[in-house]
Amino acid sequence: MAKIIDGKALSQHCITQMAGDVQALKENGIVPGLAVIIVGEDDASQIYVRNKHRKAEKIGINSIVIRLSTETTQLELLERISLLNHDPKIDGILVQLPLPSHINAEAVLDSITPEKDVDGFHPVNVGKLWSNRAEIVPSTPFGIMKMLEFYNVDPTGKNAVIIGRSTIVGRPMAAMLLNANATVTIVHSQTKNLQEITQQADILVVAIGRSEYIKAKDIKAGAVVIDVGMNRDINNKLTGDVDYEDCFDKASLITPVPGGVGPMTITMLMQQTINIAKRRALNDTGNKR
Ligand SMILES: NC(=O)C1=CN([C@@H]2O[C@H](COP(=O)(O)OP(=O)(O)OC[C@H]3O[C@@H](n4cnc5c(N)ncnc54)[C@H](OP(=O)(O)O)[C@@H]3O)[C@@H](O)[C@H]2O)C=CC1
Ligand SMILES: Nc1nc(=O)c2c([nH]1)NC[C@@H]1CN(c3ccc(C(=O)N[C@@H](CCC(=O)O)C(=O)O)cc3)C=[N+]21
Ligand SMILES: [Mg+2]
Repeated sequence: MAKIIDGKALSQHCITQMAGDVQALKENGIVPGLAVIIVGEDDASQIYVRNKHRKAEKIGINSIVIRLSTETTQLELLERISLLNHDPKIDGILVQLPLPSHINAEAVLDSITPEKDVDGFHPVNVGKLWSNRAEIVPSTPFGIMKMLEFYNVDPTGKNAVIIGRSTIVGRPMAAMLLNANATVTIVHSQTKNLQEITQQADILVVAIGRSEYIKAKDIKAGAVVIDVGMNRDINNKLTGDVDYEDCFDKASLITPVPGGVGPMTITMLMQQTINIAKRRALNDTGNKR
């Protein structure tokens, strides 16, 4: 149906284009390289990392996965990152979150050189995004912007409301929608009268982490509803933060879970790896491959 924002299909479309881009780069002797570091045995993280590796291979990106044990020290992790920072074959470095609690995630993320920070989590890249001069941005909100663009939703002048203020989704989403000329509101767990605000949203992005929390009564008729949530119910079924069935008739466009934001997240990670490789190829003087 025309109402559904099909992240899987759009992702496939982007992948076909990227594979062509990578082919062209390879003809110029450049192979985009992505390094993913995973510390520990977290099941969900293992699945994401496997999906990323598979998609990268499909596109022709040189993907390496570094698996480290839960006991890895922060110093050991910092040393691995330092090696990758200096490795001319690596364009993008991603440290899968969450990290074990004995490791300071901020210190680790800050140690990735901003030029290779494919997640866009480094303070330099966060600052550039908020200054509307972004180079590398977080993949999840970037994928959402691509979805809006592909489905002809122009944020200009629209009321965009984001539920959730995390550094990986809510905050960068707000910056991107602001840069795209929306009127932006972020709401969170301390917000009073949350429903009154969400009911005004022309574009509603939901990133809370609570299964099927947003119902039809919470949204405006005709709203574009983007569901970032990934929750497992008691039967291990994947659910979003939006009650899809309940909201379907009232929304003008809506993303499903699975098959919505998730596939685009991984796809945009690949897109940014390619973009970094292109940029580095242009600037390559000292840092020879
Ligand atoms: N599909 C994808 O690509 C991705 C999916 N996800 C999924 O998206 C969801 C959110 O992830 P993430 O941003 O990392 O989550 P966090 O847990 O970091 O942040 C959740 C945010 O939601 C707010 N919140 C929690 N409960 C409520 C409530 N009842 N009303 C209003 N706000 C509330 C919190 O408020 P406060 O700040 O006050 O605590 C917080 O800002 C998760 O389900 C996650 O699995 C995440 C990343 C990528
Ligand atoms: N450094 C870092 N960067 C991240 O971008 C990052 C991270 N850590 N930690 C965890 C979150 C979560 N995340 C997802 C990626 C893909 C799907 C995805 O592929 N979802 C599919 C299928 C999911 C399934 O079937 O299990 C879908 O929604 O259709 C979901 C979520 C990236 N994250
Ligand atoms: Mg999280």
